[in-house]
Amino acid sequence: MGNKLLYCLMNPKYIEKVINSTKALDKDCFYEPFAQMTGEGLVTLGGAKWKRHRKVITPSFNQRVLDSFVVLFNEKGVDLVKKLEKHVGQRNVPVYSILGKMILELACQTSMGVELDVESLERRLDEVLDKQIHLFTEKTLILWNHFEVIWYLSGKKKMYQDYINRFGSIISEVIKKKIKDEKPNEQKKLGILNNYGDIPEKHAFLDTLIENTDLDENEIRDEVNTFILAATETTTNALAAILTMLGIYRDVQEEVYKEIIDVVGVEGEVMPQDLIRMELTERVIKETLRLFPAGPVMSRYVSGDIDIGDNIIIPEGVSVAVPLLYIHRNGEIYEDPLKFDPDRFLPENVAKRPPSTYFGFSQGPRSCIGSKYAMMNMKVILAHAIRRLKFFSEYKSVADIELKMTMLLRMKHGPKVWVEKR
Ligand code: HEM
Repeated sequence: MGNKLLYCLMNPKYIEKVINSTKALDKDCFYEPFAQMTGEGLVTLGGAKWKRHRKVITPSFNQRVLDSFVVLFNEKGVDLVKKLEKHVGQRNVPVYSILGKMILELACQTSMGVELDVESLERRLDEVLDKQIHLFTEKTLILWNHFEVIWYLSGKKKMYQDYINRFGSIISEVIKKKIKDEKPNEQKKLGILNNYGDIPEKHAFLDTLIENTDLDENEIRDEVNTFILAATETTTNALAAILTMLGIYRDVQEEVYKEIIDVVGVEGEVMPQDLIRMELTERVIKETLRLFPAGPVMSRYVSGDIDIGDNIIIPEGVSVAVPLLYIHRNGEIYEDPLKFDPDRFLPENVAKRPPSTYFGFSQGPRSCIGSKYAMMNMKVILAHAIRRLKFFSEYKSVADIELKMTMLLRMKHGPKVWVEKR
């Protein structure tokens, strides 16, 4: 790709060897534009630094911390229903924009513990992120943009840097507000959970990082940038795709509705202990991420020869790409691959497939650190949405949906969803 030698692995047997190898722990040059946006954060770091960060950040995602966020997830669920109700009777509800705003707000609350002036902040962040991601895609996918001189002369290098600086200053502004308002070491309590029994009070990742790690201020800032960027687009796109799938496959939607009523009830908040029982909802999420993974491809830098079997050696110094979308939609792995069928994720069916055939949250040591957070968040939001509203989509099947592939994956013409009250 570009002027770089890249091995694209299609066979799960080979992917398995690479994805779990200690010689493929580093991200390759295709992540550089993302690194420019986030600084030195978990998604793009490599080597010893990545290991250290992963080790110190992992406890920030422990179950108690995640359970403490359920109150916020519930608030967002209630809020989403109110916003969607305003669009009852209207075609093409702006689902990406409604969800994007909500997830960005949530990411800022859980990562930094600050309430935002979301209207103005979101507008500014949204514009900056959109332009940044567009330029990132041009830089990564277009051959000549890999030559720095061309990238520079086109004026896009400067433009890209400007957007990165604007993003950085918006985040710094939020962190400053946080330091001014919260003083984490003195005032750890960011919210009160009245009706959640013994669930701890919310504790933003930023606080946990400041108190419990030896990361310095710049490292913490870069990790906060990373959380916000890694959480926002992925969760927004996943939720939009789930609502679209449920809008097409109405029979599955009714089954999910029954599960929600059974587990959570017609009224009241979703409790952390409910989430484990939302088994069909979890399969719906996994099946949607099979058809619409976070990104079409992920890749690694190979830091030493890797023997992948069958007398094939991947040599040191090249990149390896794993085409997630191709694997997930491969008819030899998933029968009738474009059929939306959550039963594919029943344990007995998962056991029949080779391990490296599903990458919803990736696999191996560099899998998604936010997977549990994302799963809990999406289940709570869906419980509120499906309990109050019925979703419909103009699409008739998965095959109808054109994809827009950048570093991430979206539906080219949006979800085409409309809603009715139950
Ligand atoms: C539906 C939502 C999400 C999906 C589908 C998703 C998917 C993924 C995937 C596929 C990767 C591997 C990327 C690669 O290797 O190129 C990844 C990595 C990562 N994700 Fe997520 N993600 C989601 C939500 C989140 C959230 C909510 C957070 C943070 C709160 C997060 C933080 C990260 C981080 C930090 C990494 C890099 C981990 C490392 O390399 O050590 N993600 N995610």
